[in-house]
Amino acid sequence: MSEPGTEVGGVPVTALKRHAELSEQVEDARWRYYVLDQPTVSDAQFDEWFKELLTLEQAHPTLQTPDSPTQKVGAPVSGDFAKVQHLNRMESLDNAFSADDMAAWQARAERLAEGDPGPYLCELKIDGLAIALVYRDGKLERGATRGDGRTGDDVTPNVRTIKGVPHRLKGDGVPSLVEVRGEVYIPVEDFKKLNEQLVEQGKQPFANPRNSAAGTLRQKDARITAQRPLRMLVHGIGIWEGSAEPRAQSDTYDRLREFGLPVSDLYKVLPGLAEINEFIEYYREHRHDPAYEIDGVVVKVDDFRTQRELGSTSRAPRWAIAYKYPPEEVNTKLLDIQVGIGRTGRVTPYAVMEPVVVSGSTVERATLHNAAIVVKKGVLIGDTVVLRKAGDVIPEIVGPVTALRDGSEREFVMPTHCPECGTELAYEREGDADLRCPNARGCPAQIRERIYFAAGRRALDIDGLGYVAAAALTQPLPPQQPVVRSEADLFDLTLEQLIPIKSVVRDQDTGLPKIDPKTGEQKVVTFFSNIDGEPSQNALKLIEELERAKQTPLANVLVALSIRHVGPPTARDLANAMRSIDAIMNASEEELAEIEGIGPRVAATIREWFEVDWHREIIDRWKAAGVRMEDEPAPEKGPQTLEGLTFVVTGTLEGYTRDTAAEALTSRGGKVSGSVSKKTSFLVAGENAGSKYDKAVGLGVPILDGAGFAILLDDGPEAAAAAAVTSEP
Ligand SMILES: NC(=O)c1ccc[n+]([C@@H]2O[C@H](COP(=O)([O-])OP(=O)(O)OC[C@H]3O[C@@H](n4cnc5c(N)ncnc54)[C@H](O)[C@@H]3O)[C@@H](O)[C@H]2O)c1
Ligand SMILES: [Zn+2]
Repeated sequence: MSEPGTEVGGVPVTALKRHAELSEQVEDARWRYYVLDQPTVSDAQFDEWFKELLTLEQAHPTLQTPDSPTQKVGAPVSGDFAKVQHLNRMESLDNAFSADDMAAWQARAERLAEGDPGPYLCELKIDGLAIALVYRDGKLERGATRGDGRTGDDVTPNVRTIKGVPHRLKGDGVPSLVEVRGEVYIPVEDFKKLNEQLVEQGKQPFANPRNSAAGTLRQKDARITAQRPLRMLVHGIGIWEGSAEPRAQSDTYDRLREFGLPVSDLYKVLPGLAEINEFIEYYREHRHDPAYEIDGVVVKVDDFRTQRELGSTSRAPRWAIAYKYPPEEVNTKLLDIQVGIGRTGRVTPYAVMEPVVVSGSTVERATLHNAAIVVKKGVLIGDTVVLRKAGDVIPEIVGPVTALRDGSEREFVMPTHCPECGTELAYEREGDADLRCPNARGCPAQIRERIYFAAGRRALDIDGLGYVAAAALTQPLPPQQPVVRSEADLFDLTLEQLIPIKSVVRDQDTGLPKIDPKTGEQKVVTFFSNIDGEPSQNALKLIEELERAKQTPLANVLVALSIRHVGPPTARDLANAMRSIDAIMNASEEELAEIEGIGPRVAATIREWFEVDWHREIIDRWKAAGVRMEDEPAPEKGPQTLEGLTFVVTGTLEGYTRDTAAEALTSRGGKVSGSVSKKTSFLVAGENAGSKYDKAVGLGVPILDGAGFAILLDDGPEAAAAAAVTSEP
């Protein structure tokens, strides 16, 4: 029992209060979303409020009055456009968020229909806005938004500008009156371009594609609408008169497509729950395949008679359900924009945000790439921004929520000097998008990144040298001096040097110091010693691993040097051909360019790298410290008896597979090709040789059987030629 005075009509006052508060928030959000086209909260937030309202009303059914937001669709129209009475009420959709929700929906439909209501039409839930088009005698008469479901905005002049919406229906059986419903949207790529254009023109960008479509469709000047990339896809009908009516949802789509209306190809008619769930899971994985944004899947009972039997609640049909995927967009505050310096000196601005959870992980940083992109996105420091994280894709700021600006926001200014070393920033080449810090040798941030990279798995593979250690070695807290001022110092490190180091922890993606959310301060660590000032496991491990790393193969050492264009594959080619760092240092540019996989451009950058004094110092110091900078000599090659000859192998050769036969040829200097041509020196043909044999005969290419192949390998091409079959064409 509750205390007296804590209940009104059997409902606890706290529940009443919460219900009133949520109702107001939902109504306000709807008004901003549907009428102003400027939502200030994310869909995720809205859905949460709405779900809480539904839960409250389930617990206390008296709260569910006709004017509760749960009983209404959309928002009343604004008065900016002429009003339109819909020929038939436009509804919303109930939501499902799990397989259980889907099963419950299906079970209820089955109970109400007194039997299996399937099959079901499954399609994508396009994140746009609903439209109703009326065609009378095949002519487009008007287009209207959903509004509150009964009355919508008349946006006919705008609808006429949408690409793909026919002004006149074609084909047989066009009804005398039909109301076609669908979704208006802007494809994702077009949305991005549109936002860039708006910012360029000094106008405010849209927060997301749905918003841009809504704002564009409800433009008062249809000439502006006409210039924007609106599209439409059909998803239902409101009324159909004067010709044979379709009998099912899928039937309707076939007919509307014939009339020339835009119908999606991405729907399926499926027999039951198992297949529906498969469809839902498929598009969870392929959510971004379509050109437009989707926020879920809509499942509809296909048969119209069953749809009518099931009917509707006050706001949504019982014969359909929207399965919603987890939100990929949330709103958060852009606290600052800071720049990070990368391994090659590249300057990257990063958004520093209030931490928020999106797509299952907490995000507080997002790259803004370069100064031009910051401008293009139109975000100001202090803005509430839309942050998007799609699955494993890196988080991205979509745009600002301009409706929430209060004038305190400020523009980001790209620094002119490196925040880490003070050197003036510059473009390497004219027309580059990225500014760089040119101080490759002395910039502590660049050294930190190179050291961290050099310790990576594909380079020196030093387990004890992760990001925290790299920062500690290169950027200790002042007044401590770095123990690693260049890669050259790396292998001379001693335990005594490591122990006293204090440093801040940095974020690996951005290189910026991490902030402790509790204190608001940078996090300081002594990574290489414990409380008693003795070397920590980290320190012991690092020294041990450095010793081991002295035996690293040459290719990995080359990767560790951060020579531009010399990644692991190129380093392997270089090491295979040259075998030692000295050979590479002494090779001319021409000699390097001749190595397979290198080429002139890479040869030039390698040469340039070795011309630099402090680069050569790295080599000298590493050598002196005992780093083995050469590989074993290549295995002795046998005599190259087949040099300059090209072979094709076909059919089955006794004692060989196709691969070992090819290996036998290449190890003697021969080349193996897949097809016979006039340039083929010999065709090696085993049992069951096919068309290649015929082709060789046609071209007069000498053919060796198993015995001839043995002669070739043992005695060389001249002896084999004598044993070959050659048929003149
Ligand atoms: N951010 C905000 O402030 C805010 C405010 C209000 C609403 N919203 C968003 O809108 C949703 C509620 O809006 P709603 O009432 O329009 O419901 P809804 O978007 O959940 O579902 C109904 C709508 O889906 C659309 N739709 C897309 N593809 C469809 C298809 N294949 N078949 C049928 N319909 C399809 C139709 O336009 C239909 O009207 C919320 O869940 C939220 O995501 C956000
Ligand atoms: Zn710098």
